[in-house]
Amino acid sequence: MVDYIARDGVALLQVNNPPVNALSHHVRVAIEEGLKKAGQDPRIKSIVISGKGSFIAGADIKDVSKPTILELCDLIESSGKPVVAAIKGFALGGGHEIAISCHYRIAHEKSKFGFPEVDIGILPAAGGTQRFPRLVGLEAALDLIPSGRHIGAAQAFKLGIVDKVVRGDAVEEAVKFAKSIAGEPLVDRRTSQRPVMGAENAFLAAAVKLAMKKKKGMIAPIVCLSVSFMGSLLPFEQGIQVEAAEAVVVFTSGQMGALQYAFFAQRAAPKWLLPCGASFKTVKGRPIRNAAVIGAGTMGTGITMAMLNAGIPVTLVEQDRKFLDKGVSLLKLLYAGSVSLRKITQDQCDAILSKLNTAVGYKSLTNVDLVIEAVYENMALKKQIFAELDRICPPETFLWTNTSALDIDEIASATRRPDKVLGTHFFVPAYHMKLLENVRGKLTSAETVASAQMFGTRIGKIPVVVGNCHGFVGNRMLHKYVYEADFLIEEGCWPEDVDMVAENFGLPLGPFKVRDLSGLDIRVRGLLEQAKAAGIEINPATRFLNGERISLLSKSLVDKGHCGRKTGRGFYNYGKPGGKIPLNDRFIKDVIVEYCAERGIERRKVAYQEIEERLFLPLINEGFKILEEGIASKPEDIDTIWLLGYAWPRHTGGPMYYANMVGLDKIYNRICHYNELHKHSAHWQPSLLLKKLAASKTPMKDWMEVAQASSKL
Ligand SMILES: CC/C=C\CC(=O)SCCNC(=O)CCNC(=O)[C@H](O)C(C)(C)COP(=O)(O)OP(=O)(O)OC[C@H]1O[C@@H](n2cnc3c(N)ncnc32)[C@H](O)[C@@H]1OP(=O)(O)O
Repeated sequence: MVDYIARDGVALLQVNNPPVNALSHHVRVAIEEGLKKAGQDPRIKSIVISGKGSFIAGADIKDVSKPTILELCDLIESSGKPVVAAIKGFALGGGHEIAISCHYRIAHEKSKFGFPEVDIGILPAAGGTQRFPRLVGLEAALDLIPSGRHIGAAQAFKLGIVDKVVRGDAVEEAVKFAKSIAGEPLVDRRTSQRPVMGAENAFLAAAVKLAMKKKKGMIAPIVCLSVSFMGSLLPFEQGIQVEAAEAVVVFTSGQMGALQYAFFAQRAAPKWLLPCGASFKTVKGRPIRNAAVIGAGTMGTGITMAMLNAGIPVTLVEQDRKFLDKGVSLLKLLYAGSVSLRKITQDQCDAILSKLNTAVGYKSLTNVDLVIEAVYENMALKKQIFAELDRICPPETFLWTNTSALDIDEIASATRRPDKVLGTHFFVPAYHMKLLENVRGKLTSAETVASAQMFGTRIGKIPVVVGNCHGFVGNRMLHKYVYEADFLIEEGCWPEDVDMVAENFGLPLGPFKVRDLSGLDIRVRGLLEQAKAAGIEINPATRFLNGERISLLSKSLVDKGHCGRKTGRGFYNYGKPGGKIPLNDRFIKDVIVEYCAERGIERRKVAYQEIEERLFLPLINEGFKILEEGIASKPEDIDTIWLLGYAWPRHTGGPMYYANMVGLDKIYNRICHYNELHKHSAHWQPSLLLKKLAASKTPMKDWMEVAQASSKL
């Protein structure tokens, strides 16, 4: 776990605990033993701590509740022989704390530093909240500790975290350096003995404001701020006591469990398993050497950029030169923006764009590994495109569709290769959002799924395999939340009441602000298409569609020209078309009141608890139905989709984890309560799986066993 190599008076302690050299209990014990051994050996004059491959990514997250890294840090710092950290790769969390307890730090130019503890609900409680401000000053500490941000070696050097940045082998350099400083005094090298620079300045208020915005609802960043600040006013030993006392607050808050679950869920989600038993362990994907994207709209250009950024050559295809040119201009504009923001250099931009080809029509697509279709949501059009692609592209080419809800099997039926057809549901903006829902159809092969997952990872996404149904996982659940939001308005709430509850829960924007952003007309169009497909003519009095309650409130607003931000008015008044600040509006309230009066709906005061339950319980209920039907293969997949695709508050773990935390019996009983009251909304019919899990009190890790056993009955 830790190799001890003694050479020319230097003891090299090299942590060897793959994959990330986490500080498990065994590693901590071995480092401690190594330090003691080196301390007692008169031939050893100095010590180097490093990691095999990378430095140390922190505590073993499954083991963070026993913080003996603190003792290790004290042992390192108090060593009578100089200790040098040789840093390659990551020095994170407890690893970073070990590094700043060493007397010197030598880092490779590509190494990274950070305190990601806040993102897993804890503090750098191995003395990090006290040592770090003493090393870099209060301002930088109040920025880096609560943000959890990683910084590179160059910035670490500027801040004084690192003493020397090297291009070559950091360990060799550190050993050489350690030899050169043998016997030198260490008094001013002990971080804990330094005063905090800038402690008199009032950085705290601004830092708290920023943390509350960027880490909304999370306790750990705020606690980190107060502990670091208080510690800067106290002697180190007292600061450590404050740190220890406050660490208990976060360890017992409940957020730690949720955030750590979210960390592992995100890593488990790409590990796919199909109902036939094929999985990431048994089936290999085919690498994508080049690709084409059909459609140069927002989605098509975004997907093209995601692939170009990963170095995949792409041909962007349109049927019309005008649309193609527009798409390419947009794409170039976005890259130019990245250059001006210094996210990439001009040379990198040129290299990326050199991999972009364009074509009008599909004829040139005779030598591509993959085509992703990204035209607007119209089944007939998509089928026509797939039939044509099937004729032109080689038989082994994958044909994937970027749809957010349409039936993958029906699209695949237009081809002679349904095994190679799959849905790639990207989220807007596709070059930025981390989530990719890979939707398998009935006939999609395991090789295609494996290839799509491999592709997703390559373009920097977290790819999650889901089954084929209307809206797949994310949007299918979202629809229920959106329906209930509308019904709440019909029954007596104002848009701002509902949005406030959703935002207090932790979502960045409530459902009506989101609708105003995306455009009310889009939802209305969807509703009208749904009605048309069901052969129903919508009239102002319509309240049911296929026996299900619907709301035409959005239509009433759209009919009055309220399409959202783009027209300056939607559920809020934005002052002008394209305005950004939502204001409550008497006129909109009058429209709502009139809408209700016309339909004989009596408005009432709706309690906070009812708003919260009616927004989130249908969505959770749908999640259990999704598990029951095998559309998702584990709760972690659903939670990852909601965390990454819909900004679900991370400190509650995701909708499934949240349900488990609240208690499935409580969730089930409340769903039954609303089901009694709202018989015309199928989304209130309780999931059978939820009922079983609630009754059996099955732990979350075993939910799928119950789901699978039920599906076999
Ligand atoms: C008292 C408090 C003192 C100290 C507190 C701490 O130190 S808390 C821990 C702080 N550190 C972190 O939070 C780091 C978390 N890890 C990461 O950010 C990334 O893993 C990292 C190091 C940037 C590497 O990223 P990469 O994409 O290369 O790998 P991946 O994330 O997929 O991880 C590979 C596998 O390692 C597991 N893992 C990662 N970090 C930890 C950890 N700290 N503890 C336990 N396990 C960890 C991860 O789950 C992956 O496992 P796998 O089975 O392969 O899915």
